[in-house]
Amino acid sequence: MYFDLPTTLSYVRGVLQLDGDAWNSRIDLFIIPDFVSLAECGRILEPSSIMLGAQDTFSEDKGAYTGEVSPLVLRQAGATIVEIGHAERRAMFGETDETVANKAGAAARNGLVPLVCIGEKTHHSVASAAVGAAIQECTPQVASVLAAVPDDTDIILAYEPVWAIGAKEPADADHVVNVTTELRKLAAGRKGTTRIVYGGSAGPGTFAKIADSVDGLFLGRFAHDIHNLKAVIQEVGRASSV
Ligand SMILES: O=C[C@H](O)COP(=O)(O)O
Repeated sequence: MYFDLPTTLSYVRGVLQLDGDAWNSRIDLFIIPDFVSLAECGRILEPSSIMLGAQDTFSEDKGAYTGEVSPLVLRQAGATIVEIGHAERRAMFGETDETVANKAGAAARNGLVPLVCIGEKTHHSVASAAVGAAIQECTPQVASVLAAVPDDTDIILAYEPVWAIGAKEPADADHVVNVTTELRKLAAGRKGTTRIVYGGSAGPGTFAKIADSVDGLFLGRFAHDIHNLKAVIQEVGRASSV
């Protein structure tokens, strides 16, 4: 809800026009606009490989759930990804691990890639304690989702420490590496792909330091400026080609 409708459409057109060498075929880019903008964004992005996502979904496909948004309709409107369980959904709208897992199952049932946000609420000042506490808090968030989707479902886990969202700086690189390395083990042996992206004040310089343990970034405010987005994409391209 940072953008209004004209701003969203203008932004998406701008991303489409980014210089072709801003990213290469090894980088997947997704944009996740609000529900109302989604279908028009899909039409704009149709000629490109940029993926379209929704910011939430309901857990049922059809029925008496006035005001909710069906994963079936999201798929029909052009979404291929759906974000579930953002920290704001969990904190402000009462979403639990069970709610999130049900939504992830609904996304998978409709051929959408669940992009599930996970992360610990608070940050301990002692680094070693912070890692252990984060793993302990995030483990049930991950496990409940893995239990709710078929084993061959491709999923994305967005590790977003809640305290790092909307902050001045991203989480410390060592913290991200240590936590995501452990969380990745929970998905070992799955048939579907499990990609982990980092979010929370991510920007220039973030990816290179954590590239060994994460597959990408989940950019928020920094990406609202297309030139910033292009710079980060180029940086990720450099880091992932070495
Ligand atoms: O949805 C985006 C993430 O919560 C990160 O946002 P941020 O980069 O503005 O902190």
